[in-house]
Amino acid sequence: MTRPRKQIILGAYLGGVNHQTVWSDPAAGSQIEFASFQHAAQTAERGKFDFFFLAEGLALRERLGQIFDQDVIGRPDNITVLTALAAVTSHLGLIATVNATFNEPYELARQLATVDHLSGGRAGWNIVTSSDAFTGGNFRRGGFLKREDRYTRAEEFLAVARRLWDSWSADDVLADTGSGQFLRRPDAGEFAFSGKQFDISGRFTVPRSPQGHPVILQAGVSAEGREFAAGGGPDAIFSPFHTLAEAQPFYRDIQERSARHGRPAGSTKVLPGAAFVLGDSEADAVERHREIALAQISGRGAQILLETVWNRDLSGYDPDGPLPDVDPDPTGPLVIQGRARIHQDALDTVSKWRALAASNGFSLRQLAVHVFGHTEFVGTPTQVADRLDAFVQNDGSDGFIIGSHLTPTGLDEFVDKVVPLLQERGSLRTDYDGTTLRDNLGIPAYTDRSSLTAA
Ligand SMILES: Cc1cc2nc3c(=O)[nH]c(=O)nc-3n(C[C@H](O)[C@H](O)[C@H](O)COP(=O)(O)O)c2cc1C
Repeated sequence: MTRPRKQIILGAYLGGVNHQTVWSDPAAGSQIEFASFQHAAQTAERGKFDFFFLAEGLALRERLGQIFDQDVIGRPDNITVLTALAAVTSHLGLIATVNATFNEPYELARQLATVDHLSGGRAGWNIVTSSDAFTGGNFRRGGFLKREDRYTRAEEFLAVARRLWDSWSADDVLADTGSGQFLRRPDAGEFAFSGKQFDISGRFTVPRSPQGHPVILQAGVSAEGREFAAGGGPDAIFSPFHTLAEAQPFYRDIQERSARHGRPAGSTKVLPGAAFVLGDSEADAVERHREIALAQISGRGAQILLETVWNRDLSGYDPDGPLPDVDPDPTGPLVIQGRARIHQDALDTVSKWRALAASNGFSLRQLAVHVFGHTEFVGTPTQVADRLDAFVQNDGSDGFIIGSHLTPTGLDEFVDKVVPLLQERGSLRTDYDGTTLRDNLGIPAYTDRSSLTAA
């Protein structure tokens, strides 16, 4: 029996100023003005994307104690931006990356429930767990979490948020003008939670929102991160694996873990970040990609990206020369502060990179472009549509979170040229299925109400 064609989930990602975007392009707009967010979100909605997605940086990155202008994350607050976007979109999901280490559940659960109300059921939360002391300094004196506790806190944070969202039932607001009764029960919103991280009780002030629980994503790919994603908490995992060779084993692993936790097949969606470059011919696209990649990652930018793993000052190494001949220094004081570390084992990562550079003849800068430049989908619109579709149909993922090097208009050509081809082959919707983000993603309402009775 042949398997039905998987429907591709699409999220749109709008980056700030970093090695994935080209702020110096004459066509580039602001990474902070509302008009940029509005343009990108409305373009995504025109392409029937499932959601709009914002990453989060809670500290300006530093190199040896100085902010470096090659990588400036300075951005407005996600929840506030998505709230404003709710007013200028009608079907698009709105997913905010928000850290579970530096926030408090009552505050965030209120904000997310509010976005869900204001958008008519389109809110989502991407949980991240960066826990470094450098970022923590912005939040509380000396306050940060030990790395090994980041998922313990995230799990408890999500459990508390779910309890808060469940403290109101959908029918609690009666508003019966005949009897004069507004609330159905006097204890609406009442909650109590006592755990290692949080010990709170009181009343939640936001009545149940259209989705009940916003859609939950998780970004983090360690064994603990995968367990957290598959173990029933999140609905999807945002993955960094954008080549099929890396993505398929990751996808299998998430599905196996999810099954071990008793979740129905396919209930933990896997969504890698992806970027594209289009051309009239393949050669044209390859040349355009080459130019964009060099604008995204300058020689200095390449040194800095590699410093995040080497943890050494690499400014003396020629970007167009071979990889640094020194070993990384994983235990020394940090050269780069404030960047999420997704390559935990520096020695192992560098030895893999050396092999990659040797077999491809990569210079330092070419290796940085290969490893940190996320553009795997380069070709004519037909080739890009073919490859995206094959990636999903061959279980590399359930879809993509698509970004472009150009803020905010980069997505336009994808929506104009690639989306119709994916729709033609039946892999992408031609209209929204429902009104909430859950409806469109096919994620059933969250129904575990055991938190109401648990101590
Ligand atoms: C694809 C991906 C995207 C991420 N995006 C962010 C982000 O926007 N903000 C942030 O603070 N951390 C981000 N992180 C960092 C993670 O939350 C986490 O701190 C890091 O991956 C370490 O967790 P792990 O050991 O489970 O991978 C991201 C991680 C991944 C893999």
